[in-house]
Amino acid sequence: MANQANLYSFPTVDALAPALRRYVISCQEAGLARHGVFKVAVSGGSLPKTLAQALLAEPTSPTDTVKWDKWEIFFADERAVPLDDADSNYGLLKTELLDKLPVDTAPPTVHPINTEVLGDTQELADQYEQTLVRSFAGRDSVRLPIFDLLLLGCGPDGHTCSLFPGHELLRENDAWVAPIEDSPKPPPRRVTLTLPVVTHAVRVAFVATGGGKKEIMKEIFEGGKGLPCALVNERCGERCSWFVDNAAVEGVSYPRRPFNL
Ligand SMILES: O=C1O[C@H](COP(=O)(O)O)[C@@H](O)[C@H](O)[C@H]1O
Repeated sequence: MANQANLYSFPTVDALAPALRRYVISCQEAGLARHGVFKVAVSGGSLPKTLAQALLAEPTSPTDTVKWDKWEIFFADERAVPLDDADSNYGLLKTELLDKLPVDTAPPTVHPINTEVLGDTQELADQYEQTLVRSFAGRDSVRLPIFDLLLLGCGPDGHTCSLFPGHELLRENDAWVAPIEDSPKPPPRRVTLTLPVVTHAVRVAFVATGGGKKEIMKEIFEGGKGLPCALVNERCGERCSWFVDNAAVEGVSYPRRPFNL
């Protein structure tokens, strides 16, 4: 099991959430120790709800603290829609999590896409890449941005971010952020972090829950077949951790790790 992705399975989402919280806080503390901020990118889909359950819970000890004002939040992928559109990943995170922070919370810094250029996905991606360049100290000095943590979902087809199985974007080696006009899952027009950026992060965590994921989880963990989620596993090894409920990995032959943070 040396240098393989960690698979942490829990009986229910209620049991998963406190573990995810401990994991995120440990990544936060590592990021703060390294550079005084916590740079994290998040997905849309089912992730924000579970993340909110984890992060909005009452602290259980003095060290169990989400230091929101130190967070810089980016989007692992985003749909080319207004921020208040039902398809917006920013809008989802806002509704599920950001709007529910206690009123006296010093807020995180959040980096949405520039909706003034929604009509041009290349420009949308380029501008989001420039947002990363500014935050990560300039493209000339940094080959790739290094996120402290990526919090990702896994689609029922094995996609993650807006990187879809068999899509040419999986071969993108230069851009940090890329446009996609033909996403097989609606809406078709999106921007996404590219695979080299995803797999360069200090830590990558997937959250996948529910029986609807078990067929694709079998493919990812037993075969891979070049599926985007499997590529992340292969390239990140033990830097990658999966937080799943038992329903999502029923019948999957892959060793579960005990979660003991
Ligand atoms: O379209 C997307 O789907 C994936 C997976 O969503 P889920 O609902 O199956 O968890 C998500 O991670 C991505 O951010 C989103 O744009």
